[in-house]
Amino acid sequence: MVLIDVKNVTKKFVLKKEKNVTLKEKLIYRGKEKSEEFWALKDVSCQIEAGKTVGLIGKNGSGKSTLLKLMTRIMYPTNGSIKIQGRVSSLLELGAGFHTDFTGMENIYMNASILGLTKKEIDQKLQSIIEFSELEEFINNPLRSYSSGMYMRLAFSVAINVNPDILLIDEVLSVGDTSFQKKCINKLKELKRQGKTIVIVSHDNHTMEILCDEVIWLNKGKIVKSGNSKVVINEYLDFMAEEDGIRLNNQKQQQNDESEIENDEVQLSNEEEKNRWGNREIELTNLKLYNDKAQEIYYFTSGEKVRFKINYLMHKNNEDVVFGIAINTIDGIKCYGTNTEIDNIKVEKLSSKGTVYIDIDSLNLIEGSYLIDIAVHKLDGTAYDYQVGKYSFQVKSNVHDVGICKLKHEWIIQ
Ligand SMILES: Nc1ncnc2c1ncn2[C@@H]1O[C@H](COP(=O)(O)OP(=O)(O)OP(=O)(O)O)[C@@H](O)[C@H]1O
Repeated sequence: MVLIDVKNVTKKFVLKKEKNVTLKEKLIYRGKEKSEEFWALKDVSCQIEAGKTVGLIGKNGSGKSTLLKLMTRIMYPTNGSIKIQGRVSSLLELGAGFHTDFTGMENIYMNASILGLTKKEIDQKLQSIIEFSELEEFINNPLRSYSSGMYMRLAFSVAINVNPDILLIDEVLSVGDTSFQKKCINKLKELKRQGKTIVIVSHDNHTMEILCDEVIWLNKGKIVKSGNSKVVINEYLDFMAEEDGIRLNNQKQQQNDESEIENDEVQLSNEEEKNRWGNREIELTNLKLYNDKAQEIYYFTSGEKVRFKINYLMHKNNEDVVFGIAINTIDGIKCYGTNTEIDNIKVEKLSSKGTVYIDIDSLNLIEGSYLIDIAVHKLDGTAYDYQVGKYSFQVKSNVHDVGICKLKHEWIIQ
């Protein structure tokens, strides 16, 4: 049975531009305030069946919250229709349906009655609402003294305890500590088992995959794809990784253009200076990444072949030379580092200008963004040129394993 039927829904917002400030403008534009139309949803149709948990995913501003708010009926579509069957409980952005001057207890009564409960019903549920929220000590304090995490505990606790047929939840699970987040996710799983219908907006793709039977991917107000959560989330992640990669490519191209203009004399900003040191007798002038088709690229599929190409200039002849490279996560965890000395490669008779290649057969990293350190130094470690985290690349993968690298493995279950 379909509980939520969204048919050809569009939602237009009118954005008021800056007011006419001068008397002349006021006279000229009288009655015609400057405004711009914005279509947050464009011809969206979907059906949500009873007992299903459905996730709305998409980039910031893609229309997820707008669609959820329309389902809650706190706003209405510009065109199209939304039919809902059953009692709805919603947990939208923090603050909706709560008043900061009232205590936690008073807010429970206020919010639960907005969600359709009588005073008697609330009295019966009061203890379980307070217990789940773990706010016993603070329940008689005004809400304005609550942290955003405490606020969320209370709101979540009310929303799940009003016995709804349909539960609509906007990105709120990320607020609060991890143990409470886990508790919320377990509660949602329990409600799911009880046959409740849940629509949830979140940027946490892992949680969405665990919780949702189906996922709807929105982009620029339109549905790109909907269906099996794993399939749709994978496609969405591919799309995001590609977009990030293209952005990195463009940034890199811009850096290349700028460094060509600056020629060999590099002027370093303070920030760059912190991440680069050495006497520059040998200077690393550039790093480029290539795939196995010799295309310059900064996003890879996990396991793909990659070539790092470092250009150097030798300003002063040196025989004592080690080239090195390291890959780090954006949190600064070293995934891998090596140098020519570790690999027993003797660097002999360098030209005044040349290239060093490092070929990695299989880039066994998990999905994410990575920063690269490159270095040239003496055997004793004295730096000619050491550059930390100036270059980056992106890895995408259909497998959402965790950690910092992929270990080849197989499972044997007996
Ligand atoms: N009340 C409003 N007035 C004007 N524009 C709005 C309003 N609400 C939303 N929008 C715009 O509509 C678009 C979609 O917003 P929405 O909040 O639905 O996106 P979202 O996918 O939930 O994004 P996020 O992941 O950042 O929460 C955005 O460009 C937003 O600025």
